[in-house]
Amino acid sequence: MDQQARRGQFISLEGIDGAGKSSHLDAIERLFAAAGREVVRTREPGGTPLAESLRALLLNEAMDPLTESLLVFAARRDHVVQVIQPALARGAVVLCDRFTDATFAYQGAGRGFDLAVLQTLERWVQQQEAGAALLQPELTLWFDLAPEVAAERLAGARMPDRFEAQPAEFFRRVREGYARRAAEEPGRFARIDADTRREAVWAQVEAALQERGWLK
Ligand SMILES: Nc1ncnc2c1ncn2[C@@H]1O[C@H](COP(=O)(O)OP(=O)(O)O)[C@@H](O)[C@H]1O
Ligand SMILES: Cc1cn([C@H]2C[C@H](O)[C@@H](COP(=O)(O)OP(=O)(O)O)O2)c(=O)[nH]c1=O
Repeated sequence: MDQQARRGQFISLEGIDGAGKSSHLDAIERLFAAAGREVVRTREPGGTPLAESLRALLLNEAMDPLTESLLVFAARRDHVVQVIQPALARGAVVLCDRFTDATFAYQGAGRGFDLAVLQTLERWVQQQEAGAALLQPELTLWFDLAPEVAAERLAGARMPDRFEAQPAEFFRRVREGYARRAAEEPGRFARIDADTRREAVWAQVEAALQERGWLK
């Protein structure tokens, strides 16, 4: 098997809270499993015991935007080193519920935190060796939905955490943050129109995966 065929695939799912991304993780995992692939399903913040501890703090404790950004990237560093890089090296599919685009969308666009600082942290955390490209997902499925619709879907569905309790205006900025990241890297992002019934959302997700030729 050549190097190219041995390399794993790194796929992230993104979108504002309530956009519907988690609803499709099982089906994506099944598709790859049916194609004979090892799937490592994980999430951010989280994915390791250390990062899951940081997640609990991030979702529940008040803190300033720099602290929030540092904790998000500290969790990410542990996750990258302990889980993501080893899985990709052995050829697995890494299916990650959120990655760094969420930081640019939530801490950057949502909180208004300095994007240059986030870019520096991104480089520290995701650069595998000097001069090498940053570790990024090969495909980011961006579930795009208006904040009002997402809020309606979440109402009554679960107890809001510190992010989900934010007003619609916050999520409008987060959505714009995702749109900017997608415009910067159109080849990496697949925009999924999430404002439709589940089956139609799934059809778009499946098409984005088929297009990459990973399910043969
Ligand atoms: N296409 C859809 N139409 C209507 N409701 C949906 C759809 N997809 C998901 N939901 C519901 O919306 C809520 C949020 O979905 P979820 O997948 O948890 O979102 P996310 O992981 O993006 O926060 C859940 O109650 C889910 O059952
Ligand atoms: C990865 C990441 C998540 N978040 C936020 C977005 C979400 O509101 C929250 C947790 O994400 P998520 O796992 O989607 O929440 P849930 O399990 O409730 O659907 O963390 C950031 O603010 N910055 C980040 O870098």
